[in-house]
Amino acid sequence: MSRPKLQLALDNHDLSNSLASAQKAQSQVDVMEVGTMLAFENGMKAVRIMKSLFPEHIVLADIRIIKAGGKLAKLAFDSGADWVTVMSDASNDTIEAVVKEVKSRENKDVQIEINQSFTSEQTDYWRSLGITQLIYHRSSEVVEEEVKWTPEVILELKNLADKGFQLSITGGLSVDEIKLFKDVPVYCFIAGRKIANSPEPFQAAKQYKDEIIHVFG
Ligand SMILES: O=C([C@H](O)CO)[C@H](O)[C@H](O)COP(=O)(O)O
Repeated sequence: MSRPKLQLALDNHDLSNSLASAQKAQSQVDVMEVGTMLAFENGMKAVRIMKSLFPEHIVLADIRIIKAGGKLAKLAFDSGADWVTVMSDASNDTIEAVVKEVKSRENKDVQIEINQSFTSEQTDYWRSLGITQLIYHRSSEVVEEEVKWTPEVILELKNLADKGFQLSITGGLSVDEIKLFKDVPVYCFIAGRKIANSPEPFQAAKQYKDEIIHVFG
């Protein structure tokens, strides 16, 4: 099992605070996420600045595409994003337009964020389009107290991995919870508030990274 990446989700509205956290945590992080809030507040300027400051990192624009997939993906990629997000409930046309934009470029990718539920017809369809990345967010809304990761969810994740998906896990994820996924080939752990809002973003990110190495090698 290869070592999962660590993604820092920057969801604060304030760009300079977000960039300061990113600067401090950068050595521990593989993926810099321009979170939905940051992108709404600052637009693609946030993506452009993020990529210019962190050219060696993967930059994800978490713009949660639901419509106008091709145009929005183009906008994010033209601004320097490496990955974009599209919601699982987007129409097939929208998802296909995003995939077309990804395939027309080099080293770009799309992550489908599962919203609420999904069917095996959908997952088969996404795979048939060549989509590999799925984000599993443990609650459909951003809440302070997240629900627990249950054995049923862990099994569901294993089944998705068996279908060939690369899984990103998120939603108030704590360092202690990483070990719950030891038997799942997680592609990426996404942590936001616990790193970005910490007084010591480097130390906070290092704790996640150290635990990922401890659990996955
Ligand atoms: O996707 C996210 C959220 O829904 C707002 O866009 C977060 O980026 C992601 O869940 C990580 O954030 P934390 O829950 O703060 O760890």
